[in-house]
Amino acid sequence: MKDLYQWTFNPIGLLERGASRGPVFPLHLWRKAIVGFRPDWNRAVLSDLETFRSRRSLSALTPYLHGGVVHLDQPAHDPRRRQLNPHFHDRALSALHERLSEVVTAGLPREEFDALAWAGPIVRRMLNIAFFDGALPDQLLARFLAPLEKPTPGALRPRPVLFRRMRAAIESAMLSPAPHTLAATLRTLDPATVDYDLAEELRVALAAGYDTTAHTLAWAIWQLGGHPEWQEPSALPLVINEVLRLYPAGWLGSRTAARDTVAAGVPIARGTLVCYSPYLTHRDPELWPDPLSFRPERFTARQAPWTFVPFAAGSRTCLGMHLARLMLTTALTPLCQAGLSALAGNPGIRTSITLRPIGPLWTKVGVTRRGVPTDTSGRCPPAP
Ligand code: HEM
Repeated sequence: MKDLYQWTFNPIGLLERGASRGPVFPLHLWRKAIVGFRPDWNRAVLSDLETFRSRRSLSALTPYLHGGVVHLDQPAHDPRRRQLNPHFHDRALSALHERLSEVVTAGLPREEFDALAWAGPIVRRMLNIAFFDGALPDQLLARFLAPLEKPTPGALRPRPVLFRRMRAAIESAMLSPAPHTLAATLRTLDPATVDYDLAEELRVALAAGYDTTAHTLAWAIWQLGGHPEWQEPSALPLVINEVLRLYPAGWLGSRTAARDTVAAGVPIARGTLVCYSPYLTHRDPELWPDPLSFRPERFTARQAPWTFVPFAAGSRTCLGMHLARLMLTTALTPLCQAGLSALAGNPGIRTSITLRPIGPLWTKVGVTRRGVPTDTSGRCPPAP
């Protein structure tokens, strides 16, 4: 338990100190835990779903992620993903682009704005459009998602009444979903093979996709504002990758070892909480030269396997990866076209379930000023 205090108040500092001792290190929390971050560790932990199980991992601590495909283990996980995957694929999502653009155009910020405060509502509306063509009551959705933005234990507390209302709203929106929405395409799944709760699956997906995407968007706006040379819509895939490298929303993933095993040469006892950390992997100087610098051009080269894992990897890779990239590109394109400059704010890192900027992130849209004196490095300032 000796690490529990620091885990509560400065988990990133705890991880960084552990990483300075070696590529795999123990954490003394309320249960036995071990963290690794090198590619061989990521491969071992993320590709063996039989041994490294989601049940009883950290995501079970929050009702937001406790359910749907997130909490399925083998043998049920893979068939569920096989059903869901085609609906979340690039091609299936392309029909959403126009509607998502309309949402962004209608909500474009003017002059000076706080990128962090802007990103949440715009992602919320895009998710509502992508899943239900906007049929979910926005206020209810905002109330449902708000705890995900709060420091821990915000999203860990059960909220049965709110969750019941959310479920009822999802069920009602699914009755006659607009064409091309995720709700519509998922309803076409063969009822003979879908023996699971689709409303629950959609609720978990909405939660999994919200703060992850909103915080990535906020950081991307900030970095673009400090690097006008990258404000070119065609360069967005590189920029988004670099933002996901520096600020992986899923900063720590976990599994529980279902048996005694060995990963990357390290013995692991059954029941241990086994963690991988995209944050540590992406900032490891042995894997990424000058890791704290914002250099999107690094993504013009092919990355070594298991070194870039913002969406995890293997058969548990983020279900919403393509949707997230679509929302990010759709939101960032008009901002790049208009021109951004980062003004003032606090881009330091705060952790909750996901990584988020401390904020605010004051940004100006419409005029690109070069050489603004603002900290857009990926450096993590000391915890406040
Ligand atoms: C930038 C945005 C996002 C990031 C960085 C991100 C990151 C991740 C990561 C790291 C995981 C693996 C967690 C683990 O098992 O250890 C994951 C899983 C998942 N994500 Fe995302 N995510 C993002 C957006 C989305 C969106 C938009 C959706 C909406 C559909 C979504 C839905 C899910 C689901 C359902 C899973 C569980 C998959 C499974 O266990 O098979 N995510 N995400």
